[in-house]
Amino acid sequence: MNTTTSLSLAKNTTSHFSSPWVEKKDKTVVVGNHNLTIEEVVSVARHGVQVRLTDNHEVMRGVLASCDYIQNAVESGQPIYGVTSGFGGMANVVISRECTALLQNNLIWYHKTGAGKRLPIADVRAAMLLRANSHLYGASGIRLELIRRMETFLNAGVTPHVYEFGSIGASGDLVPLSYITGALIGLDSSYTVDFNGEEMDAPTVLSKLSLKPLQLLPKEGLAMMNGTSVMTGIATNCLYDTQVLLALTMGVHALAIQGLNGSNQSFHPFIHTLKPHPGQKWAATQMLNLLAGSRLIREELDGSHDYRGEHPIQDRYSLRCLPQYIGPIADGIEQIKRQIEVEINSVTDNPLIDVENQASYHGGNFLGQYVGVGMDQLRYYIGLLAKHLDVQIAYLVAPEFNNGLPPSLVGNRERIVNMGLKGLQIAGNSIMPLLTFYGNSIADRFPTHAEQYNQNINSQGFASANLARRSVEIFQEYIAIALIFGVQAVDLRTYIVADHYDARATLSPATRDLYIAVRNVVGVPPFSDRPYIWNDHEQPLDEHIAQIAADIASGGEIVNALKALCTGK
Ligand SMILES: N[C@@H](Cc1ccc(C(F)(F)F)cc1)C(=O)O
Repeated sequence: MNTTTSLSLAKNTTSHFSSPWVEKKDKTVVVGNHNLTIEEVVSVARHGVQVRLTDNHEVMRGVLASCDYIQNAVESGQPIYGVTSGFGGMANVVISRECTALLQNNLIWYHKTGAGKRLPIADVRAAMLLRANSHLYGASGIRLELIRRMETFLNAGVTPHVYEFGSIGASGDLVPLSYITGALIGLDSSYTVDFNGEEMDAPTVLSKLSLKPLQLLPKEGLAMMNGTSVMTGIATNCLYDTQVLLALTMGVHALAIQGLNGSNQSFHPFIHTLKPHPGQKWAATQMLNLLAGSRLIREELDGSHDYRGEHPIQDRYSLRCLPQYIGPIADGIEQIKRQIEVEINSVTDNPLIDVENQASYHGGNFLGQYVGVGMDQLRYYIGLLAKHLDVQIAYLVAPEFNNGLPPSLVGNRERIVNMGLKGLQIAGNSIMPLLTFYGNSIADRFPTHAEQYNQNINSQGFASANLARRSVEIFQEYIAIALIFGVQAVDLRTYIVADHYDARATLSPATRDLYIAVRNVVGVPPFSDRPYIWNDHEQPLDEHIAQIAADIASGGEIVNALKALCTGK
């Protein structure tokens, strides 16, 4: 797929951004055809969409054949890592045939070392889905019965408790996956789960599902635990959210540009075909679409420009260079998306079984470096987006620069004590540095001595993904603040242009929906005789921030306003 097309938010195009909006009533997601998408994972993880293992006979045959391979290897006493050998730095230990099953059970037990808070249910659900998908490649030597348990857990709403600390992302997520495995097989009542909101121990939940505790066979513990599925599950949810947040960021900028009476000239295609980075072109096209039909901007696509009194003849960089600034971020997020999609559809354990050639190979697909680096980059991009929004907010509140808006976007200037959005800007200023701080990398921190120098290079992918989740949550709060600025600014600009405060009459059609959605979510409909915020004491802004952030996090009205925009519906 051409990146420009895939990134385009332009109407009547197949948009990259038409996909981040998951249909909550999607039909069943089929696992095992090696083509899971980010949207499918999110729909299962967050919206309870049912899953079904593929009935493709080739796939089923592969799974069975890989189990046969392991059984034969054990019977003939072949030396295979983690099957007839000990683990990790102790892989020199020879395991007798009689101990091969015990080896697997024991593996689960000594990884019961998770710490900290429990992971969100959606992340663990994503992890189970990805683990099942990985096993259906038939290279892992794990029974269908065990893979089916993940399908059963997902469809019944059973989610093992998994903890936020424990994985260095080297052997993938050994510790987090051991909790999923312990619950699936009902190893002990100290493995606990969430069963549709109820806390329960694993053996009890198995009996409720009419399942018996399972004894692991050779390789099965390793096949379950040796992989990137938990970090990739978290990363998938984060990537999805960031795509939505990128689209929302563009929406906020479009409000800010209208509030500032900015020009649309800097988004002229002529400029961007002369520097045709896909992300840059996408951002410029997107901004043209978002601004088309607005009565609040300077319509200068014909190349006109005039001196405007004390104001510069062209806009400041945060407006004029928007495509050049956001372009690499959009391209970068798209690149991470592609990598996560590959990781989702990968076999991430070791050793891998080549059924066709009756061989097995020792390798390292469990190393989560794509996720570690990808999530480092995702957080970095979020920080850059936040920095740009912070600049735009500063531009909006400063009467020296804002082309005639009141200082701090005060509504009623006759009430002399009104100070407008000062407190809100300060709140935003307290959040933005956190986001750039979260943009620091963790993949480059290195306990090189890990696990007897065996896992002496590691990705920190799990930590990186957990940080990304936090970064996404914080950015949702920040965008909520930025949206309040955007809405107030366009109301005040409308008064200058049209002598009333109802921006529905002046905004571009594309941003009108976003504007209305925000007003609905905070419960303050547009009025012609006053802007969103008139007197300081008339609205609790903290509640508004919380309402907008919650709507964004749950993919509500505000996110849907952009969906309509992006799909041209
Ligand atoms: N990823 C490793 C598997 C592994 C590595 C280490 C350990 C333990 F228990 F020693 F920590 C378990 C499993 C490998 O396949 O090479």
